[in-house]
Amino acid sequence: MDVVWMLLLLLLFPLLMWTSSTFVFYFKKFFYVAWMMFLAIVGIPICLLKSGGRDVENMRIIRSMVRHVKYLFGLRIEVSGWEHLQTEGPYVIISNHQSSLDVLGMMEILPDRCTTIAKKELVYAGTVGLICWLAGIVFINRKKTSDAKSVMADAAKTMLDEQIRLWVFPEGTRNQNGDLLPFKKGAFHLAVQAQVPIIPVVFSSYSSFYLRKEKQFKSGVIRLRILPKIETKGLTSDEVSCLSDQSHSLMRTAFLEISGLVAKSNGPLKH
Ligand SMILES: CCCCCCCCCCCCCC(=O)SCCNC(=O)CCNC(=O)[C@H](O)C(C)(C)COP(=O)(O)OP(=O)(O)OC[C@H]1O[C@@H](n2cnc3c(N)ncnc32)[C@H](O)[C@@H]1OP(=O)(O)O
Ligand SMILES: CCCCCCCC/C=C\CCCCCCCC(=O)OC[C@@H](O)COP(=O)(O)O
Repeated sequence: MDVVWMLLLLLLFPLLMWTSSTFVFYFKKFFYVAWMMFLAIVGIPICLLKSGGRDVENMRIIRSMVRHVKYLFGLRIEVSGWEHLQTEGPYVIISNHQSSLDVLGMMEILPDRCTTIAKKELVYAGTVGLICWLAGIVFINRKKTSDAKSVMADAAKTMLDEQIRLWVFPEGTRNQNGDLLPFKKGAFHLAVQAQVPIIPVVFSSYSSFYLRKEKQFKSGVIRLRILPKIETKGLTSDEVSCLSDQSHSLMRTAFLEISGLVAKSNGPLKH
């Protein structure tokens, strides 16, 4: 009986993969999470052996382990503006955030000694949470602004003391609305407090291959554009809003351009 069920399942699987895009969506999502969990299981002991604990150098291990994942999902990543990452010392990278698939583009260009800021819930994501912690990811509680601010102020100091770069998603959450959300201020305070440059990175829209609401996940191309750095030397907290608006406008223009979209209006985005 078991054999009959097995055969039926084996026949049903390709049939569903062929006929149902919703099935493909859930299967690929499940496989993505499962594969990342598995990679983390392999990566954790390597991190522990190499650096003995929590260390930003472990990001190199994650980077090299994650780079093949794009091929499993038929994704091509086209990067432009590599020269803008040729900057010595610490800086803050800011990028738009559409999905957990952003990790693939992130690992494609992640510079050495660069870790990221993530919501604290990620630390509970099983083996992925543990490897994130080992790689020095800074966890913030988004529901408690004062806590998040003080963690980020500490991060500004650590960046300088330990020559670390930080990747922040200034939209503060995943967003697939075909545009950028208004930016939160943390990344800009961080850069101003540490007096380090900001390097904006823009991911093109995933809407041609990945649609969460419509349950679609096909093969496709991700265009990644690295923009010229924005200096913050001499800026104070009074200029943070202006810095945020300037970055938003540059990134929005690049986002629309590399996504083949046209701006609906040049005015400020509405919440
Ligand atoms: C093999 C396995 C692989 C594993 C994969 C590994 C890769 C994993 C990748 C993981 C990827 C995971 C990706 C993820 O998890 S993305 C989600 C987590 N990341 C973020 O949320 C980052 C962006 N968020 C912020 O920057 C927010 O600002 C925070 C959270 C800090 C506050 O939120 P809030 O909603 O409250 O925002 P607000 O910006 O309106 O600020 C309110 C006021 O506070 C002022 N203010 C703000 N900040 C500072 C500051 N630092 N010093 C002094 N003041 C500061 C600000 O000026 C404003 O005042 P005013 O101007 O109105 O007077
Ligand atoms: C004990 C088992 C728990 C299982 C949980 C599975 C966790 C996911 C595991 C693997 C996914 C691959 C690595 C992805 C890391 C990226 C995480 C991410 O993109 O977080 C979302 C966050 O930026 C914004 O969150 P919201 O949109 O505000 O919400």
